[in-house]
Amino acid sequence: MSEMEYLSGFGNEFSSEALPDALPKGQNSPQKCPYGLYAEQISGTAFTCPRETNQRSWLYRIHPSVQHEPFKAMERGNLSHDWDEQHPNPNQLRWKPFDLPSNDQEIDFVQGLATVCGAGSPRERNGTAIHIYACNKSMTNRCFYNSDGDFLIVPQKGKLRITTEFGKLDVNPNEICVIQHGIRFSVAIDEPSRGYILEVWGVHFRLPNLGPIGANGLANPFDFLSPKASFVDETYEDGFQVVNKYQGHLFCAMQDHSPFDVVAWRGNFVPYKYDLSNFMVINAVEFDHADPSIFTVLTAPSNTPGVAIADFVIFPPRWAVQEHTFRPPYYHRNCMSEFMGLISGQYEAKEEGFAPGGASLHSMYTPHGPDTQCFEQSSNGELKPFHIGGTMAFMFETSFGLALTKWGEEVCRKIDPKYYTCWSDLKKHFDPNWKP
Ligand SMILES: O=C(O)Cc1cc(O)ccc1O
Ligand SMILES: [Fe+2]
Repeated sequence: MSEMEYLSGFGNEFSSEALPDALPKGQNSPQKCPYGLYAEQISGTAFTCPRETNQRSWLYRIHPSVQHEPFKAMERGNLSHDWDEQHPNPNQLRWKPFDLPSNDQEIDFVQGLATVCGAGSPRERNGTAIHIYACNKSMTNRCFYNSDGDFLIVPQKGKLRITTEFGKLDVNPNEICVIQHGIRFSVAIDEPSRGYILEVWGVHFRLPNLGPIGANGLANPFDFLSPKASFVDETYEDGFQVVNKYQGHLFCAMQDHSPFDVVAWRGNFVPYKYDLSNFMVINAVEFDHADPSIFTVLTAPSNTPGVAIADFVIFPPRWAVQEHTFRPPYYHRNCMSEFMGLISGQYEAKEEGFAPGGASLHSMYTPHGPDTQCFEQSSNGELKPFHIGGTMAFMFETSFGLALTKWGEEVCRKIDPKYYTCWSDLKKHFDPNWKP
């Protein structure tokens, strides 16, 4: 898909018509809509939210969304928001790459959702969940929507061809997309596919403030791409399934038409994608290691200023140029929880053992930092300008204390019990007679 097929800009008021003049002129709810369409509003925030944060869109569609049979509970597979399944675990955790479905199974994006960890509650609209998806089948005559929160999807393997009510988004590895609560979408794939999902409850992702950086930098608003209206006008004799995640459980309702029957829409509540290679990297250019907040792509703020429900942070290709500096991440204990994944390449603090498609979790105040090999090499290596290339790691950083699910801690069988040994050989270098 060429870029021309998207609308560009973060948080814009967009208008998009798949047929000419399909949007009503000068009002949202005319007595009769153009082309005999139904008008339907989807709100992303409470009606009463201030203008700065208020989000809603108007959809002009062939059938209103309400036209479906009742929802029935369905199996939720490895999806869970039960944070008391396991005993709390403060250890440093690392997962080997999560499995793709085996060839004898057919698993689509929804069936392939598995929750690793999370905290809080969609009922109270406060919290977050981290999921893995792994699928080998496209969703056919089936869509999904999440009543609980927004999905930030990070493909690691395989392109996602996503059809939404607003139009189509192709999302490749090294791109991400956000599909907000309520929005119906369907995922088609070309190969067995895998990735990570950060779900947030009660808030939408925003661009971080830039402070002294100035008016430009980090993720530029113009690089966020939203779909253009396109619609399906079809009847399904065997029915079309609408799958809903509601309070952590799945439900299914049948209807006889496509949910992707929106001929035109306008508003500022709309899914988007972003290519991580467009990130304008800021870093320390003289000495010391800057905190990773300089790499924040999107933030989902809590009600406490400066504290996020969850941040999406990347570790993109960049030059390391600092002098008289230990350049990799410092050893640290963070009041936030850090879940990391690797899209491609290697992560500078852990060249061994942290593989693309795998993950790590360092919970609040759990000590971590560079492995022994990284420490020795970076404490002694020549400090020439060095390009950290061919890599894309990321972090979901949250102010919540995360609970592991049974799937994340046991069923997936990917936890590396030897992870802690990457620090076991750190030598004592202390010399009481050291002179400056
Ligand atoms: O732990 C990690 O690898 C992530 C991280 C990177 C960094 O550069 C500084 C702090 C931090 O938590
Ligand atoms: Fe860290």
